[in-house]
Amino acid sequence: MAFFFKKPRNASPPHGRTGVLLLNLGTPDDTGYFAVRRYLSEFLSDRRVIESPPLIWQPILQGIILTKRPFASGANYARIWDREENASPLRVYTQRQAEKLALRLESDGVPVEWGMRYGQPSVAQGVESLMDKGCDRIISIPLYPQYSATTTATANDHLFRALMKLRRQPSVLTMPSFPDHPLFVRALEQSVRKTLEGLSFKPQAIVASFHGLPKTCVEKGDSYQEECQRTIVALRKALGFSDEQMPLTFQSRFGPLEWIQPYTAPYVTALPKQGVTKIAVIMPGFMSDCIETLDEIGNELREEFMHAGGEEFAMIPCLNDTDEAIDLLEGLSRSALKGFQFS
Ligand SMILES: C=CC1=C(C)c2cc3[nH]c(cc4nc(cc5[nH]c(cc1n2)c(C)c5CCC(=O)O)C(CCC(=O)O)=C4C)c(C)c3C=C
Ligand SMILES: [Fe+2]
Ligand SMILES: [Fe+2]
Repeated sequence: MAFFFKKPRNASPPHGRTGVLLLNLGTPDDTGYFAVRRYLSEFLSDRRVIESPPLIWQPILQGIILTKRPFASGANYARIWDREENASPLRVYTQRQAEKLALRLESDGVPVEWGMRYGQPSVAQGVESLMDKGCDRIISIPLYPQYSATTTATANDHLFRALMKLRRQPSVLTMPSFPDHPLFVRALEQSVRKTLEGLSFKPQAIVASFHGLPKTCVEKGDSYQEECQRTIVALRKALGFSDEQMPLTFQSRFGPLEWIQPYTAPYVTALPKQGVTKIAVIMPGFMSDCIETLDEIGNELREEFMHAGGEEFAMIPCLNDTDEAIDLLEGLSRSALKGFQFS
C-alpha cells in the first residue's frame, strides 16, 4: 500500500486553507455505445447501488444488460445532449454550480472543485486540485438533497477511497443531506412560482416526482423515502398547497424488484380519467436537470400523459445554476466553514 502514498505537491499554508468539493453522480462522456456502456458498467457494478452478490449479478450485467441498454440509453442521452457544450446536462450544470459558487467564496480564499462518482472529472482529481491550492481541509457536498446509501454514501465512500492513497490526508467534513433546509425549500418555492407565472394555463396539480429506490433499501434503513416526504411537506407548506395539489411520486424504476411507490408514470396517466388534464411536474430530488428529468419526464412522461387524454403538461426546471441554487450551496458551505473553525 505504501507504494501508492504520494507526496503532497504543495505545503499547506501554516494556518491551513479550506476548499469545497461538490460531488455528483456522473454521466457518460458521449452518447455512443462504448461511452454509455463504460458509464453504466461502473455505475451498476457499484455494490451500494446493486447489492446482489457479484457472482450472480455480474454475468447478468455484463451479458444481457450491457449488451442492450447502452443502445437505448445512448439514444435517450442524444435527445437531451447539450450540443453547445458537447456534454451531458448533468455535467454542464454541476460545473456551472461549482464555478458560480467559487465566485461567491473567492473573497474568503476558499477554492471550489467538483468531481463525479462515476466517470470524469474524478473525485481524486478534485481532491488533488484542492490540495495543490494549499487546502488541508475539504468540505464535501454531495449534491443530493435527500440521503440515500445508493447516492450520498457511495459518493462519500469514493472520496475516502481517494484519500486512502494519500500520505498527507486533508481533514474532511462531509455535509449531511438537506431535504428541508430553508434555502433549499426557498429555491424550490421560487422555481415553482417563476414557472407558474410564465405558463399560459393553471395546472390542476403539480406532481412531485423523485427518483425511485428499491423498497428493500428503505426496509434495511435507507432514510431516502422519509427525506423525500420531508421535502414535499416543507414545499407544500411554503406554497400553501394540499397533498392533492402536490402529490408525491417516484420515477426511474430499474429492474424487476418492487420499488417505493406510487410510481410516477401510472399515477400521472390515470389523472385525465379523474378530470385532471392540466399538470406541471417538479423533481425536487435532483439538483440539476439530467436524463431522468429531461427525457424520462420531459419527453416520455409528457407523451404518455397526452396519449392518456392530458391537455397541458409543464416541467418545472431543476435548480441548476440559478442564483437560488447557488445561495443554497453558499449557505451550506458557510455553515460548514464555521464547523471547521476551532476558535
Ligand atoms: C438499481 C439501480 C439504480 C438505483 C438504486 C438508483 C438510485 C438513484 N439514482 C439517483 C439519481 C440519478 N440516477 C440517474 C441515472 C440512472 N439511474 C440508474 C439506476 C439506479 N439509480 C441508471 C441505470 C441511470 C442511467 C440512465 C439510464 O440508463 O436509465 C441520474 C442521471 C444521470 C445522467 O447522466 O443524467 C441521476 C441524477 C438517485 C437520486 C437515486 C436514489 C435515491
Ligand atoms: Fe439513478
Ligand atoms: Fe430513467
